[in-house]
Amino acid sequence: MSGNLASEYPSWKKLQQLYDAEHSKIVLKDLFAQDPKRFEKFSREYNSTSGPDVTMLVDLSKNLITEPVLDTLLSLIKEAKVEEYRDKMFAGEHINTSEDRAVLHVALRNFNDFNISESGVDEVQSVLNHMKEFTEAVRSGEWKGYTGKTINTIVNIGIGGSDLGPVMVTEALKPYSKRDLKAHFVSNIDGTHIAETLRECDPETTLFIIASKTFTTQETITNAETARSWFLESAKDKAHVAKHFVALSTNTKAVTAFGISEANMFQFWDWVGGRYSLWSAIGLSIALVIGYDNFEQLLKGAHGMDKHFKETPLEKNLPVLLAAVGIWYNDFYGSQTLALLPYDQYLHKFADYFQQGDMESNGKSVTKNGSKVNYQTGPIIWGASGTNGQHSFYQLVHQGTKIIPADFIAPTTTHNPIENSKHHRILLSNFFAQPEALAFGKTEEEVKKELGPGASDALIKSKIFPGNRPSTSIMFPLLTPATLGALIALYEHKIFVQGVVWGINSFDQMGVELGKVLAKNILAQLEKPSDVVGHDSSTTGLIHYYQKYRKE
Ligand SMILES: O=P(O)(O)OC[C@H]1O[C@](O)(CO)[C@@H](O)[C@@H]1O
Repeated sequence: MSGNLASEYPSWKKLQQLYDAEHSKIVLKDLFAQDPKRFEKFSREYNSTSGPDVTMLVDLSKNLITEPVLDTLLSLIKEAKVEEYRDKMFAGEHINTSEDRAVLHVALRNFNDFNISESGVDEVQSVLNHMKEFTEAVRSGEWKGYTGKTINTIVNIGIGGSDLGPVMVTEALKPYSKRDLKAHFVSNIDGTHIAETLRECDPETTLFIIASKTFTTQETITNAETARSWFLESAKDKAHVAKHFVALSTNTKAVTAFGISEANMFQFWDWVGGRYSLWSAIGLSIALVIGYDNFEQLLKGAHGMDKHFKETPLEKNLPVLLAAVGIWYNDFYGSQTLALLPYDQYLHKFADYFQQGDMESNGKSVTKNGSKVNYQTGPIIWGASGTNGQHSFYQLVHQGTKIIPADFIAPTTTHNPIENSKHHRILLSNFFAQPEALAFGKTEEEVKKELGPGASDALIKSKIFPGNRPSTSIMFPLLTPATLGALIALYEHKIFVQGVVWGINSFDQMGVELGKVLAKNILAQLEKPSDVVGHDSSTTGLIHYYQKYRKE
């Protein structure tokens, strides 16, 4: 994050030479045949050294790497001063230079371990205490709605980081949830989202959580106002809003102007980036659903990974290793994407979550110094859970023309061992088989043997799997709150390491602004065709079409 161009580091040049000279010789089938210890060499086991016990296995051996490649990637990470920038982040230095802010999501899950001095850090525990007290009051039924009924439904209204984290985590930790507390998440400005949600809510028993760091986001404020009007249609008296609306925000003024009292506001700070905010007050819906103690386990699991990231040498440091192989594919193999493929239905929102986490962080093309990069930065993140993806896009991953690095993620044990764990054994057999098929493929000889004499050449060719397609496999015993915390933190820090190497600012999001400004301008012109000015003919034509056919 120095702002240097990555391509100017000596190791970058060495990696390019290695790629040019070696990549055609990096053949997984041969590498595994030549080295019976390849798995031992390229896999790492994580065991937390603080907080709850978390263990995780990260197997990098099915990646297109050799020891010289990995060593050079680690040298690149050293040259980019990742360790120095990591320490700056943990010390609260303002490494988000464009916004002059510290980047301290790690302080939200620190529990007084690392010494971090930045204004607001000393308030973290009191907000957690507030969250604990509130969640316990709601979950126990002590918190009553305006007619004296207990709350049985919560609606989190937020978007981006104020939505995706709570959605992903509440889904992932469903086994720990209070099943009689229904949770909805409304994000989209499309009125359908709030309308369909409100149809399932009773104003007497619903709690709205307005989650917005800035409390100015158009979607969230519009949805919150609609929810408030809907609520007041029944409750009538504005005084009742206090029992049914709480806010999670850094903007006290806007929250109170909305009509939510400061007592019902859960604060956080400008050093919490939206896409890193689930650990903050933004996690209130998570704490309500899984209970405060489980929420704390999530934070502690993440802290264990923070400690690992901060204190482990590069060659054993999991976020660093994931970042290293990602750079190798992204910048030397020319891969455009990274697929996140959890073999756990509870993680079905994991890829959605890291779409924002990774793409909003590292989707940049100028360095912190303002130089245009001459290499690829953040990958396109996508994916699906379990075997669903196999019946959808895996065809392209196995036999298409692109190299698609993929992370396979699975628990050894399921929360739902139904049919004597038969489902889980089938699921995991697929989890083991897919990376194997990707890596080793199927040769023409094998296909011929399988088809027997008389098979046409075209049929034979269509059944060949080229193999040598890379993947990383991540396993852990069970998807517990602490394990999930560690897993999320692992990817957060991977993103950090890559951002530092690429010299970009992973913590601003200037790219989301232009569209917002244009939409505001267009909104004021939608009334009549003569108002539509200042656009290209396509945009004008589209708006005119809307004006001709709309029915309101
Ligand atoms: O929490 P807020 O301020 O409503 O912002 C929501 C989201 O909007 C963004 O600023 C842009 O999409 C995200 O970074 C953020 O998570």
